[in-house]
Amino acid sequence: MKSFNIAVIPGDGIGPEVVEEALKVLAVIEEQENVKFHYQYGRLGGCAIDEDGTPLPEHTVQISKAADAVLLGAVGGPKWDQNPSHLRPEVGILGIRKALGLYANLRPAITYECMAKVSSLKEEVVAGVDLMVVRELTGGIYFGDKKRFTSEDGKETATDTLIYQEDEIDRIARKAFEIAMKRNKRLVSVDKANVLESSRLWRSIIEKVAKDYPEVEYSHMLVDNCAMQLVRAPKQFDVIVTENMFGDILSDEASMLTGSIGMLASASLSDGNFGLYEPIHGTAPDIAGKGLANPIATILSAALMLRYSFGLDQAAQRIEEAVETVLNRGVRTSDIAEDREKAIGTKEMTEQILSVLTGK
Ligand SMILES: NC(=O)C1=CN([C@@H]2O[C@H](COP(=O)(O)OP(=O)(O)OC[C@H]3O[C@@H](n4cnc5c(N)ncnc54)[C@H](O)[C@@H]3O)[C@@H](O)[C@H]2O)C=CC1
Ligand SMILES: CC(C)CC(=O)C(=O)O
Ligand SMILES: [Mg+2]
Repeated sequence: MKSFNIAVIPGDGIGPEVVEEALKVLAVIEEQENVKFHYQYGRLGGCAIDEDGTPLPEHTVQISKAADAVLLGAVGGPKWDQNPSHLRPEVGILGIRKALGLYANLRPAITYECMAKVSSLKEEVVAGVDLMVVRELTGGIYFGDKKRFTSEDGKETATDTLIYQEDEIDRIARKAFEIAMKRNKRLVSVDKANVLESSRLWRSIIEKVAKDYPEVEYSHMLVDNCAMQLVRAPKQFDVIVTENMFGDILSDEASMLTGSIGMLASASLSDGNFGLYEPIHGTAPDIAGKGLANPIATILSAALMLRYSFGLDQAAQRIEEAVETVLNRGVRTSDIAEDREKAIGTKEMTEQILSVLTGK
């Protein structure tokens, strides 16, 4: 029997609530595929600050490195917002991405047919959206030097450095072109090359890499225009490749094309099969502990894990189809409900998905 090691990092807020649901789905897949998943649990973010005195305990890095894949909830919350910068939960998530070399963050945004009317945008604008944001994940302004100081004229001052080296851009560009080759062979590279030197370097590397993928129709777009185009005419996009912060922002925006941020899964990859899988959303402090969170983003992240890290493509597809079937039946958590009175909770949504998956 094949077996896989999974590091499970529930995190904070709704993180543990949605990870618990994804694990229920994986338990069904174990039976159906005759495979075994071995779990090791680690702390990250706020809960790790409280328990271990650091947002990124060494134990969590070790179990993640030893695993075939990592399943993560989300980290952070108001409890730790006033902490000094090295003791913030977000240092944990950035640190683990860096420690595991996860430079490519894939964020697919697909609007299921029955969900087009749920989006805050017009149905005809979002129906049929199927795009992939490929976000550079271990470079850029989130990782550059940060400083806080009093300047010579006595003013409180802060700086964040946006730094990219050519090889960092080259590898994410190749990843994105490869993905475009397997999709509709259209790629838009998003930058701010009219202002930022780092974007001008980005653009020149994209141009070079594009020569190796002559079949891919590619173009450049400035990030402010892209933010607008995503809500004006999102179906023009197939693959979007962009740097870390732009990708973070644009993918939250893209999630609303699908109905809710609670729908968007992600895979963070390096060069091999190893990956970290997490919903794109955060810890949702406003609904944490209430049993209201939509578990679909995390369940679909587990499906991506089966596909990209374990090669269990059919199992991944069955999960995706089960999610779509449940949505087609009108089953809704409150974030995607047209009628909130009829919305169900986190666990009930999973039960519905499990029922389709098992046929029971
Ligand atoms: N990867 C990670 O660990 C991330 C962590 N965060 C952290 O999360 C905390 C909260 O950040 P926010 O800006 O509020 O973003 P958020 O994504 O946690 O929440 C934004 C809004 O979306 C809703 N929402 C998010 N996920 C949902 C789900 N599964 N079902 C239903 N509704 C959902 C929330 O209720 C909230 O109204 C912060 O500490 C932030 O740093 C934010 C993004 C990613
Ligand atoms: C919490 C941040 C560091 C990251 C983020 O918002 C994201 O990866 O989506
Ligand atoms: Mg984000």
